[in-house]
Amino acid sequence: MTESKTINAQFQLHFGSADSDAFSLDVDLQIPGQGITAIFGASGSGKTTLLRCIAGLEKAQQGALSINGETWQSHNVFVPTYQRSLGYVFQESSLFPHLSAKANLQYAIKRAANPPSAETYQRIVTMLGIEPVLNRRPAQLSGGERQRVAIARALLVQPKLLLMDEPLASLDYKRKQEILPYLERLHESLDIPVLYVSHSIEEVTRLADHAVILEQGRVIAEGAVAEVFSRIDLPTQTETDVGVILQGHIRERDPQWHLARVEFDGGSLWVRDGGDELNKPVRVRVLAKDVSLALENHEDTSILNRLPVIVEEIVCDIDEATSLVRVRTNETCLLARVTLRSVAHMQLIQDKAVWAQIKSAAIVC
Ligand SMILES: Nc1ncnc2c1ncn2[C@@H]1O[C@H](COP(=O)(O)OP(=O)(O)OP(=O)(O)O)[C@@H](O)[C@H]1O
Repeated sequence: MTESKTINAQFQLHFGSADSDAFSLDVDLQIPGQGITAIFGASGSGKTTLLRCIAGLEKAQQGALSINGETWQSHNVFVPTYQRSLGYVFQESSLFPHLSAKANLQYAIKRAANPPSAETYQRIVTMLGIEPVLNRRPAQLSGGERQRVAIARALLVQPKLLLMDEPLASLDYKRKQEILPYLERLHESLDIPVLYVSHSIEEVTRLADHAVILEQGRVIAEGAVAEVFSRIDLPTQTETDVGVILQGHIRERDPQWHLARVEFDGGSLWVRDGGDELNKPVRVRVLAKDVSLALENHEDTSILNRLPVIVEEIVCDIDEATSLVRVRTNETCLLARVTLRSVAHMQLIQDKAVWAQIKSAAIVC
């Protein structure tokens, strides 16, 4: 990571009196100054407080912050929020209700230190698909449209950093699905780093490149999304959707059975063909409940995907009858949810060679 493309953020902040056990944030982060970094963690872990420190809305007792080489905070510098080149999108859009969407955008542009050219304005409006609703007031927009206008407003000031605090949290499932492709497009076409707070594994796996996991104001994990979300020791794994993300490319398709072969480091998986072009990079989510383990390569099964793997780790699961087994093929990890009885019968131990049978896997983007 070069210094010019890095966000360095160190904050020590304590709410309440020094001797009380009120919340404290204590982070020291070096994250990529490009792409989308997800900030993930339980409610109250300090995600919003971290974003507020970065925005300068909260002044940490001790702090240092530089964004791609530009210092916003150090022992003797504290750039006020209005002088920080950043966009901030909140859970609920904060558009002025008495102004049309267009007037909201113009209001932001007038105050921008670096106003966009007409061409940039058009590009952002088109990218977010808001041209048809520009003359409406916020109350006449759907929740998803309002958020898209809010994102456009944040981008039009041409910030050096975009902060997004659960931008989709107030939307229902359908609206979320509607807006995610716009965010993906934003990811592909923008060169500004985005810090994206979310509780949703789906959003994070579709959008983010990098993830930071907070717990009680501390960073407990940080790294590439695929790596962080395949760790079983982290609270990112929840009861229903414990699993891993594989990054690969579509290499082949079988039109007769509507399947596509995704190749990743360590093997290939056949998944439902979503019509993506060949050689496109994709992410595939494999849930632990869809992976079983066998001692032999059973060819007489309906299970399409079988991979030779090595057992890495076996840990307790959510109930007393099952465990989570982490297996590896080359650099790729999978998680399998296996009953404790099977662990005993198969004599699963670390470094044992077994076969992973993957019942189903889905391309998430
Ligand atoms: N101004 C404040 N004064 C005192 N305590 C605060 C203040 N702001 C936040 N807190 C506390 O700091 C902790 C972290 O809050 P924060 O909003 O950063 O969490 P979060 O991870 O964003 O949570 P959520 O996912 O619920 O939005 C919480 O316990 C909160 O009550």
